[in-house]
Amino acid sequence: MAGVEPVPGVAKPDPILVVDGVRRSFGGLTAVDVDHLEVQRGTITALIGPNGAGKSTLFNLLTGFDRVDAGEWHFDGTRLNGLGGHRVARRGMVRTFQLTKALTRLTVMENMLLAAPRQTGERMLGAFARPVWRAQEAANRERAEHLLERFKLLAKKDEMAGSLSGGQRKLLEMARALMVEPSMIMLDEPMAGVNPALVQSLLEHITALRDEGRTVLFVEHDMDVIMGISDWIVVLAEGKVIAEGRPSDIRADQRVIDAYLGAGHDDSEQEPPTDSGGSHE
Ligand SMILES: Nc1ncnc2c1ncn2[C@@H]1O[C@H](COP(=O)(O)OP(=O)(O)OP(=O)(O)O)[C@@H](O)[C@H]1O
Repeated sequence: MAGVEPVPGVAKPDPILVVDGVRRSFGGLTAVDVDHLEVQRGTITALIGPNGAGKSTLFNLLTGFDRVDAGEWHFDGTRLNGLGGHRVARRGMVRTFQLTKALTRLTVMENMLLAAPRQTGERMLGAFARPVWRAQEAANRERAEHLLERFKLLAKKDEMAGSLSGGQRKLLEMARALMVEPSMIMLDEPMAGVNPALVQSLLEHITALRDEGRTVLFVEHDMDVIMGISDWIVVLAEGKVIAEGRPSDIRADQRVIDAYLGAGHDDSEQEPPTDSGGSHE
């Protein structure tokens, strides 16, 4: 990212995701209004902003879980408008979801297998297709075991996902997402509800995703986490990108300080609110 100017909408040398004019309103409220945004391939990019800034809505739009009112976006050169979540994931962009109630009643391994790519034999379960299908299932199971081992969940594979701790659930969410071998992974508040003892391990997993060549885009409130692992930070406020840059740029950006803390804020005071209760930038 050397030489990239820290200004909203700036072009990146090798963007994997390019967003243009993406807008979404709910009634009279404009939740997302992004003129132009590029995410550089192979980086950890944080998407931050105050509550209600539009971060989750933007995630939902880009990954096919909500519909834009206007605009378009390209992933690795392919226009993604109108594609549902499964199709977006098959193209290599996948997001994590908090484990829903239904998923907590399945075992850890069942969760992994449900996240596997659709089986090609699934729709034609004739005797002829069955061996192919079985081979795919075996391959999925093997991949799931490798991932569970990597995320230190293999010993839990037959336990209900609902019995996992907050941090282990976050690890399972990441492991599930990797079942489709994504080139880009989008993490929704990966540190929320995580015991401080597990935070370091989660950070290492996120860094490892980048180091193996994947692009990571994550929404997070914890400023220590954001400043510590991000290569680039994008700041949303009232649906718009109001700033982007390296952690050092963002820390010093008056618009960011204003967006988080409001007018009339005394500089000697607090930092942005977080979930962690720790000290912040
Ligand atoms: N389905 C919906 N129907 C109506 N309003 C919505 C809907 N989803 C989001 N909004 C509104 O859109 C705005 C953006 O919400 P969004 O959840 O995207 O913000 P956020 O930045 O993710 O916030 P937080 O950090 O609190 O999760 C908010 O004002 C929210 O109330």
